[in-house]
Amino acid sequence: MLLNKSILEINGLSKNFNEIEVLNNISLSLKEGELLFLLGSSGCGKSTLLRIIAGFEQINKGRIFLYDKLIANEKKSIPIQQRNLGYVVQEGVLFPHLTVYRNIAYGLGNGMGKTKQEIDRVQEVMELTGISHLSQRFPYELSGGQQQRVALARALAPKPKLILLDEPFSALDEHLRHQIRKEMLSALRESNTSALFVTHDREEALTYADRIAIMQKGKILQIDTPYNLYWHPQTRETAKFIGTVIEFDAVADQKGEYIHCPLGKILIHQNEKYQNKHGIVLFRPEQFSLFTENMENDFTHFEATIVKIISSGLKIRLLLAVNNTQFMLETQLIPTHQPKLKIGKKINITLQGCGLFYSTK
Ligand SMILES: Nc1ncnc2c1ncn2[C@@H]1O[C@H](COP(=O)(O)OP(=O)(O)OP(=O)(O)O)[C@@H](O)[C@H]1O
Repeated sequence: MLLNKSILEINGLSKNFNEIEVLNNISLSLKEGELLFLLGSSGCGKSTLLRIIAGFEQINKGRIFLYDKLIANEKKSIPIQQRNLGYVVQEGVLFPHLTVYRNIAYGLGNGMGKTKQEIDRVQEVMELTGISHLSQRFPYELSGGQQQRVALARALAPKPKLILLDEPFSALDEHLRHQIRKEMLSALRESNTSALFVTHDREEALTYADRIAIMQKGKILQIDTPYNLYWHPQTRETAKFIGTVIEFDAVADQKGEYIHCPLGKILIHQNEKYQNKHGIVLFRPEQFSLFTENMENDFTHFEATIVKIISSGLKIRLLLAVNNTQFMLETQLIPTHQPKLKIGKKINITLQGCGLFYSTK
């Protein structure tokens, strides 16, 4: 995949509705073939940002470039039909009186899909999205999942370089959602189409995105790869938003290299600004291994007492105590651990890797 040419460039975008600012100084860029996910809780402005890029809303400040061309600023906004991008929303919104074939052909030429080139293109996107057998059906004869595939095929047909997807799978049941999501994303990859994908499902974003923009209250907190957001979040807020954390009060040493916390002395990503600072250290659950016997030197080891055991399905949550501090750890239960789980029992725990330290004073 080539990730060099910029398809979409947004600089300093702000948007107000009735004097209330819903987007504040948004800047981002999207490269050719890239899948960028906008992840944020309800009402943070994700759909508004997509609607602005699609051309349904004007902006109050900033500039948007699509394929190197200025398409919107505070004074101008080029019409939707001149933007050459695809837009797929939660519920496909197909034309009810047209067949699947005609729905897909709608954005090509005069919309009838009669030229050889158009026939070939419609067939190509139907194959890509797995709906060739449905071409003569009407939307009311399709399931929700099939309608979403048609919506994607229709968006892809004119070969836009960018597709905007606003929670396109959220109306589907879970099994179908997984399957269609996988197929749709591979169709996008195969056609090297860039996509801006709105979701509030962090697992979805972490699993499928090339990069994720985390949005909160109209602002972008951080844009990065799933790996960097999870393991190197810039703020404590982002760390907690993107995944589960286990946190402790901590004090950094005089070099800003280690912290002291109830689990012991632990390495952090060294930073001079942390020298002797008080703060909070965060760990991810995956860094902990329970019931360890091999004490490898480069890991941190400690002993914790089981205070409470909460089972749910295949997972188990343990409330653990160490040095007068309690914390909750969720883990996958394997058969050899089962007999060792007793309240009051002491267990060996190993901690791998660095802590994420955020100074508070
Ligand atoms: N046309 C409008 N007029 C006034 N306020 C609006 C309008 N459209 C959206 N808003 C407000 O802008 C804010 C952002 O809405 P938006 O739909 O973009 O959020 P979202 O992150 O997509 O949420 P969700 O995940 O629930 O869809 C909300 O407070 C919403 O009420």
